Amino acid sequence: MTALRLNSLDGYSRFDGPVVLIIMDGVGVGSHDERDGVYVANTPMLDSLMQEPLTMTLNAHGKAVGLPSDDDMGNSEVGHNALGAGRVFAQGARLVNEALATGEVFRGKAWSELMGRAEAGGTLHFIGLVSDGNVHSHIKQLYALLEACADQEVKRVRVHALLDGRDVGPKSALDFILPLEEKLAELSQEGRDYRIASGGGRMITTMDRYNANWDVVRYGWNAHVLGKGRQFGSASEAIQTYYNEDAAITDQYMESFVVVEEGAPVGTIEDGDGVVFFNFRGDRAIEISRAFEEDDFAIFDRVTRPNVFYAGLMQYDGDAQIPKNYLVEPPAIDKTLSEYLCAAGVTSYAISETQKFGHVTYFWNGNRSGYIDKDLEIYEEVGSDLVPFNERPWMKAAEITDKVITQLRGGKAKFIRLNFANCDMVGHTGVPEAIRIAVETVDMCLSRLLKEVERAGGVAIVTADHGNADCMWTEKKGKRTPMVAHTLNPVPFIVKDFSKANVLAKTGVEGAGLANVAATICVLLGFAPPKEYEPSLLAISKN
Ligand SMILES: O=C(O)[C@@H](CO)OP(=O)(O)O
Ligand SMILES: [Mn+2]
Ligand SMILES: [Mn+2]
Repeated sequence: MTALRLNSLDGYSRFDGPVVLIIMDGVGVGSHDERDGVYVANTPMLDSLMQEPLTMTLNAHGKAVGLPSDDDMGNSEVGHNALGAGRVFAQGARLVNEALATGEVFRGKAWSELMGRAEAGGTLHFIGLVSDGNVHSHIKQLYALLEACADQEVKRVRVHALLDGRDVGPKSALDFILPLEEKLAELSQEGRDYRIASGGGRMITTMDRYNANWDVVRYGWNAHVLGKGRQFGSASEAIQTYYNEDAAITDQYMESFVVVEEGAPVGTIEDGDGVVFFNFRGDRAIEISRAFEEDDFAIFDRVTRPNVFYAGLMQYDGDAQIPKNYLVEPPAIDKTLSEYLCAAGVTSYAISETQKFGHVTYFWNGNRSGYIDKDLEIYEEVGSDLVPFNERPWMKAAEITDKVITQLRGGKAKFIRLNFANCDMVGHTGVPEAIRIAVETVDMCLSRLLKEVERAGGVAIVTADHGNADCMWTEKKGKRTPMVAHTLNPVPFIVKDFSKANVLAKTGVEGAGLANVAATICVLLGFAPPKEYEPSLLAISKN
């Protein structure tokens, strides 16, 4: 990509940075009542910023971020993809639906390899998140794959069911597992044998991300592959037992389980089997894919590594080619802002804590891992805590802030981006007292950062990738249920120009969304945005 530097006469800044983009993960603009955790928290900084003349809100869900419909909440992947690439791409959720509808999934090489394994007597295993959350997976897509197996006379299928409770109701596992068990029983005719073999809550089993806690993957491997874990007669029995034993437990934190019959696991993964990881989103799919695929794997002891054909529903990392085989082509996200700025020689700094580190690097760069230009970029990760986030809602926000301040005072970066994980990670726990502290933590860090951006004579942009903390519960007949998922709410978009080099005005883009931010950053850094980008939200009216 070639970058075009323009001067203020053309309506672009002559100002030379730093531009600091602050992403408050999970901060939407909510209903401004007692269930809105952003509203009820004490946030003097955010409150005053929301009154600024350049402040607006952006769409961060549904079609505005490439999801199938406007009933789909936003999420970090699609949000950061849109922020970092300046355009809306049809995302995994949509691409898989389309590939299933046209039958393209079943015409590819990966599917025929799987069928080959089944014909040769192997079992087909489907591992993934069983819910209709549509952030990492959709149960309808699993059903379509299972039905195709039955149509093609696959004799033996095993599902390894990860329980959600994070993108859907916190205790909704049986709403998905009971119908799935029924479906599998229905398909188990004419010599077919389909069942759930293992599973567990997604935060305990298999779906770790960004190397935060590989034990999660090890528990998953043990349950799915080796058949080791707490034993039950069925998945629904496991869930019901966990509910009975601990009234406070929610689905995402359920211990791994193994379904057994006469004391033996019903579906370990063996040589000659086929395995599909049926999540479409990558961050929490990469580690388990590595455990299946890598020859020299030393992160935990796999005990045995069966010789299987492993495929992802998508490829989760295009650069590192993880996994090698996949059923649906991922979105081809090109011309990212990082590529553009690197081509222009702009130095940058990206930072978050482990839980969101890949969000400002891998998702930001269109699901590519690694640097675009190591000479121009610094990526920094602050290690996340391993305690439940509602027990330490301040997380690593202060440490991230410290490091950005160091960068602002002594670093060379012209473009700085950071993600505060608090409001999202604590929002997912649904604990109001903790959410309040998370929001207030971010507000305090925001104050410190803005002071420093002012000192540096830079521009601060404050926004979010989607909502979460802005809705803490739903209420029916006076009974409150924690709302742990993301919301459909818009997110704030705030610009504070301390450079005094520009006079900024809104461009009045209609229906503005996250995809408009990249062009805005270009303009603020003095570059003409790539022509493919969605238009800038701000224009420079005079110097
Ligand atoms: O935790 C996650 O994986 C998702 C919710 O499923 O959250 P986010 O998109 O904010 O990363
Ligand atoms: Mn997020
Ligand atoms: Mn989230």
